[in-house]
Amino acid sequence: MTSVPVTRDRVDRDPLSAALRPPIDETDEEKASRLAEEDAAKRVSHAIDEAIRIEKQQRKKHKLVRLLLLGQSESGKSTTLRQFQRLYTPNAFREERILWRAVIQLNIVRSIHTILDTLTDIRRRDVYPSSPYTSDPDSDSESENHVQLPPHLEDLRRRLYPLRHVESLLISKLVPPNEHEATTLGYGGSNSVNGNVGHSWNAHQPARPFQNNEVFVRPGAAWKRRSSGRPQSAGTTGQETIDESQAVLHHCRSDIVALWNDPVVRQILRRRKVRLEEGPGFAGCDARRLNRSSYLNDLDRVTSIQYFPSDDDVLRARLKTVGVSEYSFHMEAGDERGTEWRIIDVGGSRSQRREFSWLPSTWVPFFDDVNAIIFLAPICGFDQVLAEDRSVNRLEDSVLLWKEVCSNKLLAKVDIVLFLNKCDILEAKLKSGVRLQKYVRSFGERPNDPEVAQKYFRSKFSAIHREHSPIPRKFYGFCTSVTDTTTTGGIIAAVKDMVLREHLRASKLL
Ligand SMILES: Nc1nc2c(ncn2[C@@H]2O[C@H](COP(=O)(O)OP(=O)(O)OP(=O)(O)O)[C@@H](O)[C@H]2O)c(=O)[nH]1
Ligand SMILES: [Mg+2]
Repeated sequence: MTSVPVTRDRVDRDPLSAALRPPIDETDEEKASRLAEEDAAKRVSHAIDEAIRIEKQQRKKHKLVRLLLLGQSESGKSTTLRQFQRLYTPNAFREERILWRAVIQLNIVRSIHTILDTLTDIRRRDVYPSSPYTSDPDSDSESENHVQLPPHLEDLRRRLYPLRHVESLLISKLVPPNEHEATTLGYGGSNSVNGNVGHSWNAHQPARPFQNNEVFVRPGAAWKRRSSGRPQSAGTTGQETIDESQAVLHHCRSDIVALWNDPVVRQILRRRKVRLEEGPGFAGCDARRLNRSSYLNDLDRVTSIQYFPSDDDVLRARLKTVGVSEYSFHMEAGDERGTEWRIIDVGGSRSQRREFSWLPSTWVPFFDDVNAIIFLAPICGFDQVLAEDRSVNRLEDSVLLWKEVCSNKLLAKVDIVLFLNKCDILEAKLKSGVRLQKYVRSFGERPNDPEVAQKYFRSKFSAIHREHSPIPRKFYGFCTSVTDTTTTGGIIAAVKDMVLREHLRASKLL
């Protein structure tokens, strides 16, 4: 290859050089001004180059973490999501607390209706109208057919009738008019509070008239806009959004308290195995000491005209999820500030699992790039049945799902974190005398102790993970009560660190 000398002639023929060459007759002043302009242009150009470099660096650094929440309905998926939001986007979480008031009101109203419907059901079965309503309140052998409601409960039932209106009001506030399923009110005979009161496990029990009429929300923020009652911010003090539902609840509060604390009502609920304390609003409640914090045991506060939900109230609220939704947020503070988290929350009921093809291969492409799965198994459900299918034991359903998730070949490389959840209810249940061994035979003669039970369940779930994972992977298992802010904070931080570490390792950045 020969080199061609660059002559003045060649340069002159280069149109670019010709255009950029300073004019031959340039004065000193013109030259100084041209050089100044060129300097300014260079500085701008450098600034642009630097901005591009920084943006590239940031894009390279930008962390996107995708987490999938799985587990049966009422296992605590949406509550776990709310814990992430509370911990890592506290400002946004605080802003939204007022929007949960309508959900909490509905949870309370439905709890009351569960009690009233149970009483109505007993009245219907009353074949001896002249008999005393209860001869021996503590006798479990007494037939319910001999029970007649005492006059004071009849009065309470009548006085609490306005709550039916509040229920319709709240449903129309939270649910769009075309959602027929959610707006069908199941009066008379339903013993569900949003379908999630503890239904006891008895395969031979005849099905009671039961309507699964739980209110649900579809993905998106539409229900929050409806709940706020106005398109803009709902305010932060609660004072500016006094509404009709809260006014009626406030008006009825002494009757609600009287109903909830009535010994005959408690006895009827116990006999009917209607366990409101396992439903919404009772998180962290010790079944033996029902006076600990819960909506129904804190009625003065939650029915006050200026009621503003606390963090705990929001975590205890129950609103069923329908569909699949991805919540995205950026960490607001700390070392991970700016990291984007996308958490996928799915509806866990059986119909949802069928409708959205939870696990078959059609489902996987949607979730295949998740960094980790948090699987929630509510281990307190050993003596309960699914709200949507009363022939299926809750624990058994959880174990089968766990096996299905662990053995899925397409998810073989995804880390799975197990939350053995609702340990607070497990503890209360065992301490109240329910014997685990009666429902889980393999528990054998071990002590009926919550810690022993947790350890036992952990080892069983771990063995399934080991045996059914297509390729060996580490087992991460936690015993949780995700409504408990104190203990869950540490667990979620550990999970977050683990997920980020694995994410970095996978990106070969470690
Ligand atoms: N006591 C107690 N209650 C819990 C716990 N975890 C969740 N809950 C409550 O259980 C109810 C159901 O929890 P969700 O988070 O809505 O359940 P989910 O898995 O999202 O249910 P779906 O949306 O139907 O799939 C809510 O009222 C929660 O407050 C827990 O560890 N202890
Ligand atoms: Mg949910």
